[in-house]
Amino acid sequence: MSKTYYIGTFIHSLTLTTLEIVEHGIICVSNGIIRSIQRMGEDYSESDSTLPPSAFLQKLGHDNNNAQQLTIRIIPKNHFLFPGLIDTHIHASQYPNLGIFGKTTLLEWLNKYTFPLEASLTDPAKAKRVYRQCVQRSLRNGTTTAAYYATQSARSTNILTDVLIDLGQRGFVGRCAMDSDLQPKWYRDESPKAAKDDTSACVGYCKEADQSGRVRGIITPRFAPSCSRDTLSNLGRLLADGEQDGLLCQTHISENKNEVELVKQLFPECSSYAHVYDVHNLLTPRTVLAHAIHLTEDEIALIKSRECGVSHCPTSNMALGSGSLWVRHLLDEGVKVGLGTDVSGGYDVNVLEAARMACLVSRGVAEGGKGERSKISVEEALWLATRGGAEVLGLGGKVGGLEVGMVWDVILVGADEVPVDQDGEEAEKMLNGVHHDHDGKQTKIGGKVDFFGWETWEEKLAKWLFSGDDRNIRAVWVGGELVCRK
Ligand SMILES: Nc1nc2[nH]cnc2c(=O)[nH]1
Ligand SMILES: [Zn+2]
Repeated sequence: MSKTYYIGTFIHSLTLTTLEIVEHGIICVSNGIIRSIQRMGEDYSESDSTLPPSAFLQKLGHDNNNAQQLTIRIIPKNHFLFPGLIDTHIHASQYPNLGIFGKTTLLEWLNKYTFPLEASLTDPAKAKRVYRQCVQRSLRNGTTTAAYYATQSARSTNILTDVLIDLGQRGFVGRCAMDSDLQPKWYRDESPKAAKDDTSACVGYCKEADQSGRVRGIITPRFAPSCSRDTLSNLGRLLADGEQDGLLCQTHISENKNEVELVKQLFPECSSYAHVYDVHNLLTPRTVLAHAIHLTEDEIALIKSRECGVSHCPTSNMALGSGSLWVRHLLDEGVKVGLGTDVSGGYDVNVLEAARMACLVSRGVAEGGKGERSKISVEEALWLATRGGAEVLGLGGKVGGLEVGMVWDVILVGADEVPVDQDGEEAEKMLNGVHHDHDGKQTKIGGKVDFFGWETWEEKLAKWLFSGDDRNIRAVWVGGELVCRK
C-alpha cells in the first residue's frame, strides 16, 4: 500500500478554545486516511527527512519493506497543514450574484435578484458553467466540504452533483422544495407530489452517481414560507425514511424579522417558527438550520432538545441587514454551530470571511449589551470553520481535525516572508506577487499576508484569519486526493 508522509508544521482545533500547534510533525496517510501522527521534538530538523526513504523510515523506527511506494512531502517554511474548511450553507445557484444585493433585505432580495437567477439555471449549459465556477472557487479557498442548495429544478440540481463528483469536493446537494402559492408561478414546484418526487429523485441520483458517499443528497425544504404543509410533511417522512443512511436535511430559520412575522401569519396553528418544522418532523440531529438569529428561548430549547445544528452565516447577515446572531448563547446552550458563507446572501465563497465576520459580529453583539464573553476568539472562529461544521453536517470524527483514523481533507496554508534586503528589490518583487517556492522555482502566488519571521504561530494564524485569501491556500486535498494545487 502506498503511503505519503507529510513532514512539517500542522495545526488543528482540539477544543472550541484550544488549538494544537505542532511545529515538527510527521503525518502518515494512506488510502486517504491518517494512519499515524508523530510529534517530534524541537531538535528535529526537516532536513532529516531528506535522507533516502529507507534510511528515513528506519530512523523513525518503521519497517522499510515498501520504501519505493513511499512519498515524502516536506511542508515549506511559513506553511502549515490545517483541516479543510467546512461551509455548512451555500447556494451554488446564486454564485453569479455575489455582491449584487443593493440595499435589499431578505424577502425583497429573494424576489428581485435570487429567484430570477435560480430559475434561469434550467438551461443546462448555464447551470454547468455557474456550478463549476462556484465549486472551483470554493475549493481554491480551501473548502473541502460544503452543504449546497441548487435550485428547484431536479435536472439543474443533478448537474451540481456531477460537478462536485468531477471536481472532487465533499458535499451535500439539495434540490429546493418550494411549492407554496407565495412563490412566483414561474419558479415553484407544481404540487406537493412533484416536490416530494423530485426531492427523492435527486437524493437517488447522488446515491447512484457517487457510491463512495463523498457527494450525497440532502432534503431541502427551502424555508417555511415557500412550502405547503403537505410538502413539509412529505419531506419529514423522507427524512425519517433516510435515517439509516444518515440522510440530512437543511433549511432556513428565523433569518429576518419580516420573515418571522410572515411565518406567524402563514402557520397560525404553530406556536413558533421552529414549531412549524417540528410538527412536520423536520427537526432532527441530522437537520442544519441556517441563520437562527431571531429565535426565542423556547425555540432554542426545542432545537437543542432535537439536537439540530445551526449554520451561522454572518457575512450574509450583515449584507442583507438580517441581524446579529448571539453565537455565544447557542454555544453555551450546547447547540451545535458551524459556519456558512450563504452565497449569495453572503458576498464571498471564502469560509475564512465568514470566520472573521463571526469574530467582528460577536464584538458588535458584546458591545450591544450581551457582554465581553460574547466575543468570539481566533481559536473559536477556526474551530467553528472546521470541527463545528463537521459536527453540524454529521461528519464529526471523520473530518475537521487531524487525528489518526480521520480522512485526509486538508489544506496547505502559507504566506511569504518579507525579505531582508538592502535596496528593497526583493521586497518589491514580493509585493508584485512573485513567490519563490521551496524548490526555488518562481511562481506568482503572493497574497496579502506578510510574515516577518518574528511572529509566533498564534500570531501567524491571526494574520491568516483576518487578511488571508485564496492565495494563501496552496494545496487542497479531499479524501487524500490532491484536488487543487497552485
Ligand atoms: N439567505 C437566504 N435565505 C433564504 N430564505 C429562503 N431562501 C433563501 C435564500 O436563498 N437565501
Ligand atoms: Zn441561504
